[in-house]
Amino acid sequence: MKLEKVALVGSGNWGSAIAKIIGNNVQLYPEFDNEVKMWVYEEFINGQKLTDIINEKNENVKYLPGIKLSSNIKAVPDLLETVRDATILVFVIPHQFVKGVCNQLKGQILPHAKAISLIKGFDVNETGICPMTEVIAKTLNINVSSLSGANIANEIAEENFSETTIGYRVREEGELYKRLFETPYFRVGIIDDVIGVELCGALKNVVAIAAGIIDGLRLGDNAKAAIIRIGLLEMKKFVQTFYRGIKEETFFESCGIADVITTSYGGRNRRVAEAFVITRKPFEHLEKELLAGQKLQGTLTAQEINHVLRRKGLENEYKLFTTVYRIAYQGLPPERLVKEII
Ligand SMILES: NC(=O)c1ccc[n+]([C@@H]2O[C@H](COP(=O)([O-])OP(=O)(O)OC[C@H]3O[C@@H](n4cnc5c(N)ncnc54)[C@H](O)[C@@H]3O)[C@@H](O)[C@H]2O)c1
Ligand SMILES: O=P(O)(O)OC[C@H](O)CO
Repeated sequence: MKLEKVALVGSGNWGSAIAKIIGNNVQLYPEFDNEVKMWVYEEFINGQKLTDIINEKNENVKYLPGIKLSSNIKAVPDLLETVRDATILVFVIPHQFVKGVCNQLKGQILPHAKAISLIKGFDVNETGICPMTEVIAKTLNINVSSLSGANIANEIAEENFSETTIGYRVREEGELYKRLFETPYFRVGIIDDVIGVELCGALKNVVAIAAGIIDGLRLGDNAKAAIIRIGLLEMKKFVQTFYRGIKEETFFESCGIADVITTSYGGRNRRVAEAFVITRKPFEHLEKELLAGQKLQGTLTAQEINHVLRRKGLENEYKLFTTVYRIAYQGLPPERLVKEII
């Protein structure tokens, strides 16, 4: 039997948590090769290469400290070496880096490789939005599935119970990925809606910024619930406006309502937005100050959404998305959030 060989493109907070799961699961199923290469965007920690530290300690001390990875996870600083012999590419990098990474991978992967994107974000162009699965699929000419859910990486790394959703086009691939990712504490649902799953994951980051603003303003839980409800409606309308064939059920999977809730209470976007209201420091300063190298996705996504809405004359139909953009980029006082969306 030809074995499936997995490569991880990314090793941040979520990338490392998922490496822990994949490292264990490839050893449980005979269809997978036991060695998993993980691409690390190289950096130095106290003069030592992060890749060397990960390989020596089996721990990503910068992005997921205190969590052991199995020794079959091999940190590799060379992107092309990471993917050269892989049949499954797991993309898990902040969305702003995907185009650059894919351009480097062009012509450098196995022709029969396939991919799954765990990324929460999208790109935009003159005509509208470009989901990450489409950027990857078009650049590399391969089939791409998506995985997204109510998944705060640190909680999953601690093996606390959670669920996730895989969006597939080819059912066998959905089932293969379920075996690769599922554990007793990380339950995987699969649905044939690649774009719906991934766009929910991208858009919820903007709702999380609004939720953090509500927290910073100390407006309480009822206000937060209202933001979650309004945000979910805007997410649904946005996805269904820009894409045909998105399933209604997708919004009730982990990638939909559950992710909006978790992100509005426990995520990095929420935390940084709350700090923004309290300190009034710019988001990019707070990202550096509070996230220790991890990346904030919600403000950038608000900007990308606004680019599309403005071009289409739809800003007024998405009041929450538009107001988050104006607060983050145009100096609108956060106190105006509620007034602008009612
Ligand atoms: N952290 C979570 O809880 C979580 C959960 C679910 C989904 N996600 C999503 O997964 C994706 C990856 O998030 P993460 O938490 O693993 O990353 P992260 O926020 O920890 O990001 C930092 C990563 O980006 C890398 N990086 C920095 N500059 C780079 C460059 N120029 N090119 C390539 N890589 C560079 C860093 O080396 C590091 O690995 C994001 O889309 C995020 O929204 C995150
Ligand atoms: O920490 P955040 O805000 O990037 O959110 C993390 C996950 O996406 C929550 O599901």
